[in-house]
Amino acid sequence: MPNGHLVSRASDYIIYSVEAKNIDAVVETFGPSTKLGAIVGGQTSCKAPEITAFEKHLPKDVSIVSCHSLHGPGVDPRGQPLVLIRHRASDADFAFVERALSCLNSKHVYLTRQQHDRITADTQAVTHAAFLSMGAAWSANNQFPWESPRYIGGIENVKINVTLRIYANKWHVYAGLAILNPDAQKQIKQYAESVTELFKLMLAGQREEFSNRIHAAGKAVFKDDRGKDLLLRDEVLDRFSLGTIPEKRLKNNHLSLLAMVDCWWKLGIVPYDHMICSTPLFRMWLGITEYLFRNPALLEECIDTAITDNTFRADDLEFTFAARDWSSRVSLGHFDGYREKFEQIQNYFAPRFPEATRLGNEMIKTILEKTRED
Ligand SMILES: O=C(O)C(=O)C[C@]1(C(=O)O)C=C[C@@H](O)C=C1
Repeated sequence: MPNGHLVSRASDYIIYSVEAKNIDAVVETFGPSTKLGAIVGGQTSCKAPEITAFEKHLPKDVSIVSCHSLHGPGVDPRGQPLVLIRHRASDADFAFVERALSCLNSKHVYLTRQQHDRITADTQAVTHAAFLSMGAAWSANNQFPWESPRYIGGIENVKINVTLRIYANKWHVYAGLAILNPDAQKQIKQYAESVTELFKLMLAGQREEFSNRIHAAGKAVFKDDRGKDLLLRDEVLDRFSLGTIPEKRLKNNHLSLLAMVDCWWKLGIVPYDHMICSTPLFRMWLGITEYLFRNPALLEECIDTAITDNTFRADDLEFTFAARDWSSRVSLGHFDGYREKFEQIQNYFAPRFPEATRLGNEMIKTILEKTRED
């Protein structure tokens, strides 16, 4: 078709696959040409701007049913959550959308747009903030983490593969859901605060306060009955390394993971409550934090390393700067500022994207198959 007007006039079901920041302008242009009685939806990760644009620009006789597949390209959609938002539709129109999307064989999850945005802020936005900060810190230190024995094997592989997976994508996927979702800003800010406060305690060598805070956070998030079976295991994760596994694993204080649990605790978020809407990245992120917090010896080693081992300070300093910088760029709401930082780091890591994406897809597939069996 030469343009969107002709598509809109001829179609019974239209899905706008448009960046969140442009959705209003695009629906304003083509929405009025929608066929009488058609069904319209969108696929963005943040529903507030999308539904607002539909309400504003679509004719009143048009049904609105939006959707959101909670995974990226390269993931098998079978069994993955697919959120359906019945905003304005008859039973027959909604049934039509469900039938059309049933070819994906995903698990349909029914939410309002508000529920959707709240949950995705908890699951996606803060997860991305952590991995984006890791990439920013490695690049600021002029480091390729797979070349350092410190970042190889086990949960370090997840950090690297997921970070590279995110930076290999388009910046607007992450910018849109962080900047346009008001709940997301609050959580990214808390994550940056948790990182900063923990880092200050580490610098001051305040072992008791640091340790008490980590244990209190861990207790709140990983209550006895939750996550009994570790989602992830070393043997599985070791297979997905971009570098050679060293004979003796080097200790890491895992500031990024400690801060995540601290952030969930401060915000009263129980990540397990959101499994129904979890993305592969969120499951891996929760998987590695759970791995750390459900292993008392490893957690103690991590606390000890945080207080006594100075060799990590440069990495942790850059990580703290990075978490704060991402948070302020999101709070300022400037897409250009977000894009500039994202693309600069993207260029730095770009030569390794093909291999990292292949490994990342394999890793996700293996882990998803494993968690499905369980
Ligand atoms: O790469 C993946 O598999 C993802 O999970 C991608 C991801 C995410 O990063 O959370 C990105 C955007 C979509 O809204 C859903 C999922």
